Amino acid sequence: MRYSMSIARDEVHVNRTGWIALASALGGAAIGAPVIAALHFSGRQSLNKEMDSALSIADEVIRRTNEVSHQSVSAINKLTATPAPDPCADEHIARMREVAIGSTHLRLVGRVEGTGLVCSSLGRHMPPVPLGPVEFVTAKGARIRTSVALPLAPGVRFIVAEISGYAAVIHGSTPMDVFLDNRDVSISLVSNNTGGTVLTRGVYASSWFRALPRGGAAKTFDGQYVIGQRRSEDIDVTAVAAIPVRYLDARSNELSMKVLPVGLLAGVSLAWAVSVLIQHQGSLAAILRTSLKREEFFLVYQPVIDLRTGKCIGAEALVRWRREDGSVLMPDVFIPVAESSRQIATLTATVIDLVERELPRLLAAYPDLLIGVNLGAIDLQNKLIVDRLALLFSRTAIQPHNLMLEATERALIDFDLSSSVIRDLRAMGLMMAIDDFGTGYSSLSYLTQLAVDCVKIDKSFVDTIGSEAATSKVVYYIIEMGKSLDLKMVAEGVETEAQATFLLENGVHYAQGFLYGRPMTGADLDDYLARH
Ligand SMILES: Nc1nc2c(ncn2[C@@H]2O[C@H](COP(=O)(O)O[C@H]3[C@@H](O)[C@H](n4cnc5c(=O)[nH]c(N)nc54)O[C@@H]3COP(=O)(O)O)[C@@H](O)[C@H]2O)c(=O)[nH]1
Repeated sequence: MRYSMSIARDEVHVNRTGWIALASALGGAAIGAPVIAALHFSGRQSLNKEMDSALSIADEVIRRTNEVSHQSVSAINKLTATPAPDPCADEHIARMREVAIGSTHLRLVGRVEGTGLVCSSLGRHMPPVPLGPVEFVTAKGARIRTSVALPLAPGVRFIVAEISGYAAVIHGSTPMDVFLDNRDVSISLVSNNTGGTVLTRGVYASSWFRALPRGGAAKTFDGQYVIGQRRSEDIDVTAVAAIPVRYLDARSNELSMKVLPVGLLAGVSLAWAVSVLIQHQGSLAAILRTSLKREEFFLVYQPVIDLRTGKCIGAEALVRWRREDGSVLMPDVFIPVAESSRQIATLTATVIDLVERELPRLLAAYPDLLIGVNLGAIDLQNKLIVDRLALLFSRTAIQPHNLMLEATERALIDFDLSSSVIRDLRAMGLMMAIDDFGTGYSSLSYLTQLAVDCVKIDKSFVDTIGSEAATSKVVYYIIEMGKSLDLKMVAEGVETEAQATFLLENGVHYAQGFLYGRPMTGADLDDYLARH
């Protein structure tokens, strides 16, 4: 009685502070995470939108550039279609006028001789209008000048494309004349051959340029500008549009204002769900405490078989919780709660009470029966378990050699504390087994220092027997380790004859699993023993 009461006081304190800390941490995370996610989402969305916007501006520049190029080529083709002995004759100038009027982008078309425009759709030019040097020649042979001043429009710069002695003249801003929504977006047309700018409006940094395949596009962000670019299919130029970062920030802030309430709402909902879950866990711990007092627990036993003889040598005691409504809860559900709420020692004490009540009857018929009892980590850190078992042996026919205490590798993690308890238990003649062997922290040195008697090979390794899984080799190493330390080995979760044969052939002598029997009541184990 003293045993469980001293633990109960501890539990109350640890639980309350533990739950409050856990609830605060999870509640904070539950609200914070969706809000951060919302802000991250709005940042990414804004960047994507701004990149799309930059690319659509570059697309429009390329569309207009292609259009201008096609109109120039087609106008000049019309002029060269019929040979003109005197290209500046009145009828040919009239023809130039017709061609210029028929085009939406061309300001004029004319005849070039040397570097001067000698006549055009406007008439004869005496003296010729100087066009200046050709800046570059396109792959199709067009000779391009990008900043030509014409006396008829002072202060305006024109682009002149010269092909076969004829010039198509367009306003210098035509390719860049795209809708920018009053934003100071920088636009450039860059030559793919030289990497230099053909036309620029605003600023341009050569680092923005990416060499692209014909018709290709790219979207980037250099920290200062969001950049979109498109290479023309037809001519050797790439349009680059660069939007300053301040527009991105403004878009992001605007979007944040819209998504933040959604994030907050999601956060609050999540926090509420977390609090319900925590309350449920908390309440399960509270119900468990009451149920331990009400003795709502019972044991089932799963047979352990000697593979060499097929005889049952004992069983593992497994606890079950029968609720008031008759439903039965499995240990996977309540053992973790018992451990986290520090009630596992009380539960172990209950299991030992049940063993004390049920085992003597079985031992009367089978005095060498070996029953495995599971311990939690806390049990191994406290000498109370040694006292409780000493009491059990003193007042029943149960002998130390009838019990094997099973502890998981995880339960041994505090080696200094657990090794001293294990030594005391072994000194009393009890056998110790490492449960779920291979899944946890055991090192060879732990196993030798603790001088355990038995390892229970975890079901996950038994499952791999006969499979091609990468882990299937591990079972060999585990068996070899057990053999080299001269430990008894019990394979857990044996479900097939093939597994049993493999285990026996490899020197594992004991097994438990559905192949031999599911966990059963004490009365059923009695019958089972009579048959095996
Ligand atoms: N500290 C304590 N832990 C306990 C106690 N009783 C049980 N447990 C631990 O709970 C875990 C789940 O146990 P349980 O639901 O009882 O499942 C056991 C077997 O039913 C199951 N098993 C056995 N053979 C097979 C099989 O062939 N196939 C299959 N699918 N399952 C099988 O394995 C469980 C036994 O595992 P182990 O203990 O590792 O041998 C479990 O971790 C229990 O240890 C308790 O009183 N105290």
